Formats: sequence, C-alpha cells, structure tokens
Amino acid sequence: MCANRSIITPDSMSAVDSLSGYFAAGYRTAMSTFSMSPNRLGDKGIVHHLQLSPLVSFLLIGFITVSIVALSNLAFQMTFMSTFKNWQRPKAQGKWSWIMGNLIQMQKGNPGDIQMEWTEKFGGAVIYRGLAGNERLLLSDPRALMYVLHQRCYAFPKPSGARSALSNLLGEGVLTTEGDVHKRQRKIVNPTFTQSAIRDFLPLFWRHSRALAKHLQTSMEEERNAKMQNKTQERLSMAHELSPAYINDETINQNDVKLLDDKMKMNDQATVPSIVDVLHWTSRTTLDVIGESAFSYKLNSLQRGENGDVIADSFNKMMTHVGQLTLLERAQLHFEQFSIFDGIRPLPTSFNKRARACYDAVESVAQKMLKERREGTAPPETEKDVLERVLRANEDSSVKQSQRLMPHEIMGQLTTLILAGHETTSTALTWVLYELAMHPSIQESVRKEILEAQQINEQEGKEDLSYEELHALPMLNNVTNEVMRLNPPVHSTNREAAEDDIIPLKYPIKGEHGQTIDQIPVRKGQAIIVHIATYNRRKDLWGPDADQFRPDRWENLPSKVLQSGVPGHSLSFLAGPRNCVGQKFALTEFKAILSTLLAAFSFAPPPGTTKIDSKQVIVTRPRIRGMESQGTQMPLCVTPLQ
Ligand code: HEM
Repeated sequence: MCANRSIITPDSMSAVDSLSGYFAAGYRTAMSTFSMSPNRLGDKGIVHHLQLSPLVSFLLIGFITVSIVALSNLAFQMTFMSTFKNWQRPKAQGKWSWIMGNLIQMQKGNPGDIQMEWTEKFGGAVIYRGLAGNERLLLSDPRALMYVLHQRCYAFPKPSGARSALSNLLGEGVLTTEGDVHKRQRKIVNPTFTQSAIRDFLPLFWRHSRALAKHLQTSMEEERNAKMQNKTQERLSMAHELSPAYINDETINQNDVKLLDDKMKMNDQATVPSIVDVLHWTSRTTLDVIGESAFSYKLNSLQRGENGDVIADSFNKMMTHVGQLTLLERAQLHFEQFSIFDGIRPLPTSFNKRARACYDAVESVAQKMLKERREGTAPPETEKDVLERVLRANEDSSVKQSQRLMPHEIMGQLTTLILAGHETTSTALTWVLYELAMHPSIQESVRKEILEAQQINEQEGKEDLSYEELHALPMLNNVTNEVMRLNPPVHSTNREAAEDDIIPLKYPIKGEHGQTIDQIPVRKGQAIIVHIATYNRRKDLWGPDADQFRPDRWENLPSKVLQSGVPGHSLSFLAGPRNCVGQKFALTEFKAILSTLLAAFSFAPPPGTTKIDSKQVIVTRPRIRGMESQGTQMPLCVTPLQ
C-alpha cells in the first residue's frame, strides 16, 4: 500500500517539471494563439474559429508539447550520453510507452507496489521513465536520501512547476517556499511547534478526543435505536400478517413477540457492533483540532458535518474531488506541471477552483481573526493558538525587520497548516485502527496499557494523562511508530537537482554489465522521487517481515536501520531542514485520539471478505476493493466497551 505521489502533487505529474525553459517562449505563444488570451491577437483566437473549448485546447497543446519533448528526450538519450546510460532499469511496456514511459505500469496495483518491486530488483536507486520519456530517479537508499534531504537540502528543491502551481493555491507558506525564504519562514514557524507549545495544545487534543468518543457513541446509539424501531415495525407487520387481530403493539402478547423474535433471528442489540466508517470520523475530528489550534476557530464539523462550515465544506469538496478525478482532469493536472505555465497559474482547472476555494475560505476567516487581534477584541483563548504564536515570534525583538513575515506569508502558513495538519493525522489514525482491528491481541495489550495509566491518573485525581505520561507508554509508542512506518500518510515527495551534483549511495547497486555503482552523478534539473514508503518497507533493511504490522520490532531494530542515519529511523515525517514541522503536534494528537478511542471501543475488521486497498488522495487513504466508486472509506466493526 504505497504511493507514487507526494503531499504536493502526484509524483508522475512532476515528470514534466524538469522540462527545459527553451520551450517556454514558443509554448506561451502557442497557448495565447489557441486559447488563453485571444484578445492579444486582436482576434478571437484560433480556438474560437476551430470552436475548441478551453479544456480541449489545453489538452491538445499539452499533448503536442509532451509528444515533441518525448521525441527529443528519446533522441537525446540515444545519441548523447545519458547520466544513467549503463544502468539496469525497468522496461517501459505498452504502445504508449514512448510518451508515457513507465507511468502506465505505475497505475496498476496499490500505489507504490511497483516502486517496491523495482527496488527489490535494482536496489535503492532506480531510474524509470516518466511523462515524455523523462528519466526519473527513485531513491530509497538511506545515504542518498539523507544527502538530498539533509546535507544538500536547498540544492534539491521541490520541482519548480509543482511548487508554483501549489503556491497559487496555498499561498506562500513553508511548504511551497525554498532557500532563504524558507529558512526565514521556518525560523518564525518552528517555535510554534516546540515541546512546550505542544504541551499547551494537549488539553485541546483531549477535549476533541472525548468529543469524538461521545459522538461515536451517540451516533451508534441512534443507529441502534433506529434499527430497533425498524424491528418493531417489522414485528408489527409480521404479527399483522400472522393474525390480523394484532393491530398495534399492545395487542401482541409476549409469547408471540418471542416467537417472532426467534423467527426473525433477532440478536441482543446491545452486543451487536455497528459498522462505522472510521475515516469519516477521524477526518472531522482532526479538522476541528487544527481549526481551533491554528486560529481558535471552532469548525464544529463533528456536530455539524463537513458541510456545516465554509472551511470544512471547501476542504471536504476538494478531497472528494481529488478522489474522483476523471481521466481528463488527471491529464490536465499532468500538463499543468510544465514550468512553461509559470506566470499564468493557477489555470482554471476544476481541481484548482476547488483548491482555491479552500484558500479563500481560510483567508476570509483568518483576516477576521487578524482584525480582531489588531483591535484587541480577540477572546482570551486565542492567546496560545498558532496564529498568535507566529505573530509573537514574528514581532520578537530578536528578529530583524528584514527577516519578518509579510501579512500574506502569515496567511500562507495558516492555509498550509490546515492542509498539512488535517488529512495526514486522520489518515494515520484510520490505518492504525485498521491494523489494530486486524491484530486483536495487540489491540488488547495497548488498551490494557492505556487503561492502567488512566486508572493511576484517576487515583491521583487527574483527568487526563500529561504530555510526558502519554509519550511514556511503551506499547502505544511502538504501535504509533509501526503504523507510521508501514502506512505513511505521505508516501513520497518530489525534488529536483538545482545544479549538477553527485549523490552518494550507502548500498552500491549493479549496472547493466555487472559494474558497481556507488554514487550517482546527476545533472541540473534531474527529477528525484524521495520514496518514503519504499524506504520504510525495504526488506533488506527492516527484515523479511517488513511488510507486516509488528509493533514489537521497535524494541530491537535491525542494525541496518539503526545505522541508516535517518532521524527517528522511519522516513514518514521526512528529514532535514524541510522535515515535517508539525511532527510533535501530530504524534501527540494521534496518541490522545487513539488512546481515547481504545479506552471506549473495540475495533474489529469489517464483516465478510471486505478487502481494503489504498488510493492516493493527496494522502494515502483506504477504500474497499470492488466498491471504488463509493470513494475512500474504512468501515470497521465498532463495539462500545463498558
Ligand atoms: C501523521 C501526520 C503527519 C505526517 C505523516 C506528516 C508528514 C509530512 C511530510 C512527509 C512532510 C514533507 C512534505 C514534502 O516535503 O513534500 C511534511 C511537511 C510538513 N508538515 Fe507534516 N505530517 C503530519 C502532520 C502534520 C501536522 C499535524 C502539521 C501541522 C500542524 C504538519 C505540518 C507540516 C508542514 C507545515 C510541512 C512543511 C514543512 C516544510 O517544508 O518546511 N504536518 N509533513
């Protein structure tokens, strides 16, 4: 269950990012000629004359460009020396492989399966072809990863096309900026996520965790009551059929009721678990948490549903939309990554419109909050939220005027945090509940550990576990580490070489003629896929059971993992100056919600032969095999505990 896409953009999209700028001028002219700005030609444009819709012309131009680039790439790689000339590589298959490279193969199976297959065959650095035959470097070698992410982080930025497409949607936050701007922004944002800051957020996490447990309980009770109601109706109509004299509840004598109950094989309702889509609930909860932590905004999506608030509604629509993109829309997204669109993004694609609505929704609320703070009318609870902390850090006397965030950059951080901090944590929670449902004895042990800790706490007259107590539970730690390793919400991310470089390898690979390759020379513009999920599951590093859920492995990690140099050993929160700024926040929130749920409910797999697959919806979400049209979901049997 891996992925070939990143939090930013589908991996395969950025196949087009490293296209050289020499195409840009000609392409822009073509764009304007066809559709984009017909008036500039003093005419209505060729599109108008040909009666092509903007979408069709966009795809047509994209296709022509990609074809030309594919052919020139092929010619280049055949006539000149490719950096990877003597490398073994996966063969691109199918009649469209000259233009689509290996991308079609990559769509089969669960996301990331093929990357793992290639890595097992070729090693921790694999060259495959993306759109237009572009050579793409898939990395899962620990030294290479640390070189790209840590040692030379700013020499391997995110692909420019993807970054600029995203910054039109998310604004200029830490996720989309590079180099000195990124360094400056991280300096202001980092203090918001220190241990002491997260300690302040913990009561909020507990409050929302309890609200989730209560809502789940209530909704299950309501469902049970509705079922009982239906059964009563059923009984009445059956009784009526058996004897027309029984026309209302009172007239049915108890023996008949028992008879009917037996006949209908009714179970004791209290012991029957409910089937609950846990993804739906965790997603609402983490959205509420991030709204309140970020700017003290109560989204109340648990109570009101995703459509109850403009922010929740827009994020919900965007995520649903990403999960149901048509082939045409996916092609649009691919083409949009061309750097030749720089300066004219965001293109009016359906996805961009939805994503922009998210930005606008957050911006309008955040502007209101900012105004209140400026006017001194903000309520006292805003004292400790992310916005207030960022504002304070920004105005600190130690920060030079030139280093301070501009108002639009502050806004960019908020949009970024809501996107980056919402679906990631809910996805991780969903996968952990699934894994624990599949491994009942592990579920039982971790529950026991949590209940014992809570009991001691209660005896001491405290309601909730403290930050230290929560993070000191060994089973909970192991389960958390293991699910993040095995099911990383962000499966991969993209980078490109800003200059020619040489990437070292920890584990040399074999070339086409058996020669040893222990370093990778890359040219400026080389596309790189940092494959988090593949690194996390490599059997040669983690052992033969690397693809299984085994939390106890964290008590005795293999020496190859310990020596990898990857901080925290798994790559799920990335590494280096661009690692996940919200890691401590996410882990604390995750543990608070999980321990509250485990103390209140037991989780079992869905009935029958339901098979859970995964699907890339920015993050890697679950869905049911054979029911793909229902979208992403994780139905589990949930039983309330006494
Ligand atoms: C289980 C939960 C989470 C996981 C697995 C996760 C993972 C990641 C990963 C892999 C990246 C790097 C993305 C890239 O470079 O393409 C990232 C970046 C980021 N994450 Fe998280 N994240 C999680 C939760 C959060 C939370 C809760 C927040 C905020 C409250 C957050 C805020 C961010 C931000 C702002 C960045 C951009 C950092 C930068 O580029 O400097 N994340 N996260």
